[in-house]
Amino acid sequence: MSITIKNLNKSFGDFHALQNINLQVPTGALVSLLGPSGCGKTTLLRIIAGLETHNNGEIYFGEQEVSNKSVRERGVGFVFQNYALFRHMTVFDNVAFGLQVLPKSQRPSKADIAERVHELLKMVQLDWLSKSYPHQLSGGQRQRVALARALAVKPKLLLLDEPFGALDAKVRKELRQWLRDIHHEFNVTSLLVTHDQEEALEISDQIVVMNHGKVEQVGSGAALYDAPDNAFVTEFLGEVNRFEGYIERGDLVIGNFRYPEVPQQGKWHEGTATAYIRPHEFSIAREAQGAMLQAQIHHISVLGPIVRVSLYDQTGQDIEVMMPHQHHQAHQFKLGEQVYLTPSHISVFTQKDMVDYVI
Ligand SMILES: Nc1ncnc2c1ncn2[C@@H]1O[C@H](COP(=O)(O)OP(=O)(O)OP(=O)(O)O)[C@@H](O)[C@H]1O
Repeated sequence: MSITIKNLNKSFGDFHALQNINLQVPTGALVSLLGPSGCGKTTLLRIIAGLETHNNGEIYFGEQEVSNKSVRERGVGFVFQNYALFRHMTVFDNVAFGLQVLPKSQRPSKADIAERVHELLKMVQLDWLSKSYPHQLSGGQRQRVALARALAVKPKLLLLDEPFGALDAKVRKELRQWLRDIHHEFNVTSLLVTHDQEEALEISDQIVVMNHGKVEQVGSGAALYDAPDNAFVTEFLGEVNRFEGYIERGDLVIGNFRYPEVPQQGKWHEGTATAYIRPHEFSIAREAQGAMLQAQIHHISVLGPIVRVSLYDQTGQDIEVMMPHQHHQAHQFKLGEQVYLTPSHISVFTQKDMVDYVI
């Protein structure tokens, strides 16, 4: 079932927490809400769930407007970071709970509930712990039980708020992949709140980047990374080198370097401009020809197949470059060496618009 949000606003007193949100989550998609702390992710999720009211705007599940429907009527499954399991109930009873409290007319028989709970527990690989109590489980196991509990009532929508936030990095990574598999097996539509870029990039079909109560951009991880709409998305997603410059007579000017406008990319507006170059978009050479800038190497880290080189340019700005290990082996760059950097791609944002320049 799809989710559609139209012109949604939410204020807490004078504070405008969500500003004119428009969003479409297609049926069957796994979509992440990603953004810095306080940007409104949880508030939006809670409003969709029916746990929080909004001031104006519309929320549709499929074709149906649900703004006036209760949490129960919306029938979504939730998993929260600290969605405590019922402590006095076994794992089995926790998962069965949602089915046992259904109205009599909808409630499956005892045998059917037992079959469904065991099926779910097998899927989250915890059937062997069905008789345990929550305090006997690890954090990762508890979150898997919480997910099984949310899925027990066969929701069409699954809302997850930092479900793995409290777990250590290794367990988080395992559970991410596993969440992606479960999402597909259950054929649900999932909306996940996270502030972890890697998590969002790894498991989402689409990412909604939010900032200060607004949606900045929606797209696949690759689209957001390769073609960000604005400076915020560029800086928020992945590492990037930033240079201040200006547009003069159609050229981008950064320090002593000038790049001409590419006519098919549209007209650049005269005035100040910010240029962004990702670490892998710089190449390092010992020859000055065609280079954007000269810099001195101050650190080299070999990270398996990738080598990270940190440099200072002539203004003292720190610049990060990533290159394949083979390239480093072939050239044997040394600490303290002066080298030349040439970008393969620059994203340029002028005050009026965004232009994207490919060399
Ligand atoms: N009940 C409330 N009363 C007043 N302000 C609130 C309330 N709930 C949230 N806010 C404010 O609304 C803004 C958005 O909060 P929200 O929890 O949605 O952010 P978030 O993006 O989920 O942040 P985090 O990643 O830190 O959880 C914050 O500035 C927060 O202080």
